[in-house]
Amino acid sequence: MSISVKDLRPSNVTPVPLSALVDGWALNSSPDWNGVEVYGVTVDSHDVAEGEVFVAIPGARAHGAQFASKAVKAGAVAVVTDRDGAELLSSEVELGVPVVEVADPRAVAAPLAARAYGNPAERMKLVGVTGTNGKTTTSFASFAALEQAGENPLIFCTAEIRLGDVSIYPERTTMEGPVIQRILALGLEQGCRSAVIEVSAHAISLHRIQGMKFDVVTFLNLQHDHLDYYHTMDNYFAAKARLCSSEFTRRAVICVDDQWGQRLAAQCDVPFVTYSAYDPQAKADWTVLEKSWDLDTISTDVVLASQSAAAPSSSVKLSVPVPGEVNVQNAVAAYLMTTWGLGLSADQVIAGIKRLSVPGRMTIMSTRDQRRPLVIVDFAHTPEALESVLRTVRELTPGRLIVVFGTDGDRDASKRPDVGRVAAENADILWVTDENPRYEDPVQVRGQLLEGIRKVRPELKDVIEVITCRRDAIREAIRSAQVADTVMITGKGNEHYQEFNGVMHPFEDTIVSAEVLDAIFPLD
Ligand SMILES: CC(=O)N[C@H]1[C@@H](OP(=O)(O)OP(=O)(O)OC[C@H]2O[C@@H](n3ccc(=O)[nH]c3=O)[C@H](O)[C@@H]2O)O[C@H](CO)[C@@H](O)[C@@H]1O[C@H](C)C(=O)N[C@@H](C)C(=O)N[C@H](CCC(=O)O)C(=O)O
Ligand SMILES: Nc1ncnc2c1ncn2[C@@H]1O[C@H](COP(=O)(O)OP(=O)(O)OP(=O)(O)O)[C@@H](O)[C@H]1O
Repeated sequence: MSISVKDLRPSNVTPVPLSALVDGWALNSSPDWNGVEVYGVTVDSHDVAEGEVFVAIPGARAHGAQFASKAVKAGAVAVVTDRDGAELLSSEVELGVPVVEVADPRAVAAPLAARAYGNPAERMKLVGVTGTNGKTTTSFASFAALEQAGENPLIFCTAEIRLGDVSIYPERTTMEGPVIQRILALGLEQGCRSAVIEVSAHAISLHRIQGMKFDVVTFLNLQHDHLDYYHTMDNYFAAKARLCSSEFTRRAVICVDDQWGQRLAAQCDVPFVTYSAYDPQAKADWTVLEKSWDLDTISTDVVLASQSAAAPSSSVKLSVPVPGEVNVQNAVAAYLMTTWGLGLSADQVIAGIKRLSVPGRMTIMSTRDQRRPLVIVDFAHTPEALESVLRTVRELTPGRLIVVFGTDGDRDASKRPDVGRVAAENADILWVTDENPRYEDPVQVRGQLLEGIRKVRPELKDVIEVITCRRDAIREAIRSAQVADTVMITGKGNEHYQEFNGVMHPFEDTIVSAEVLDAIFPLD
């Protein structure tokens, strides 16, 4: 039986009276709240358990109050909503449960849930990771360090929610606030002592982590993404910067390799350390003195040194089993968060990071040998990430660099020409295909990629557009490869699906490329 997030609820909740739960946020009170006991909180009528409060949020597409009666039928014992929601409900059929009015339901959903589940986050070591790229890898590296140190962590990230033996592929990077709170509560019941949470900018803006206080967080970088939602890089930065402030954390680890990290360090109001992965001369508390990576041994090695006057000569060697320069930034962030931030022993953290594994990020599907080309699945989906990853792989490719890629529909369209341009500048042969068109016309999405490619190759030399399906693109790209070539399949990592018009079609680059490799380059 497959487990979903809906199955992850704590079993020993001490019920909280409704009046106590909403105290401080409710704009009114009513006698019919008396005797109502609450066992949890949800914002989604599809995800309600008996005794929970349904928080009806005014959304971009609908008002949650429209789904209140469905939530009540599923077991909700009260509805928390705003004035519009309350009016909508008073004009509807009798709900049969109390309606509590608050100013901003979205902002209170996570704090209400924290209260309902006994503030689980306050009883764990909490690590938060933000940045445009590298969050998942850094989260897994921090998880590995915590696991090694016996802190029994759970992890929420784009690639996986993992709690003990349970592993779920999540719909989103950062889940809704009530979902996070209840999984933390379940984690506590199962003996978890720590949690690593990948925090998207959307999660901060949409209050999914509202009320949480992390022990330590990191800011990795800010690159071109999500401008459909934020419009400007300044707005996007402001959202992410909040995670590194006293609103959400006690300490911060800031990478100052880009102007945004430098700006953040200048405004940070909690104790913080800075580091640079790229410039040994940078003005930072920690710098990387040596780094190397290898696709055959599947590793990245790093020598990190403290620049602090108090410990000028201390240096640390990290060995990271994920190849590529970008992973230097990620590994150092995880090291500093768990040692300086949480006080874990450096030896345990180093041993933990050495055992790191990250699904769908620089995953080597076949190493180069007499019979097979090197084939890698990666999740690069911004121009900067694609550029770094292609440069890394180029250095280690004696033959041609072949890339299979696309870009998402219904997400930041402004980055598409840059993704195309970067691929054309850094790879030899380009197979252009689909990622998740969602509700957009795939021809239009690919057209914007091709627009960028044409800036570098006006005649589209060595560019093949595959209009049938991604599987064909992967198969034909691998079929065309000789052993000296490298095939990079980017953009979807370990995503389990392709989304077309709201329908999720099972599809995974790692599975498809393994099947294709076995068919075209059999080992026996
Ligand atoms: C742009 C965005 O983030 N939208 C979020 C927003 O949606 P919305 O305001 O449009 O909500 P809505 O669909 O109008 O519905 C209003 C309310 O009714 C509820 N509802 C709706 C329908 C129903 O049948 N029953 C029901 O209860 C909804 O749960 C919601 O609470 O509020 C909803 C509830 O809080 C979120 O689920 C939804 O995330 C959508 C699904 C999404 O795709 N978000 C992406 C962009 C996202 O968050 N991405 C980040 C970044 C990833 C990265 O770094 O690459 C992430 O963390 O994943
Ligand atoms: N520190 C980094 N800087 C730039 N690019 C990176 C970095 N780390 C990883 N990448 C590239 O970005 C891709 C995504 O990495 P990862 O999944 O760790 O990031 P993410 O921030 O979690 O992305 P998302 O939130 O979109 O899931 C990787 O496959 C790699 O190509």
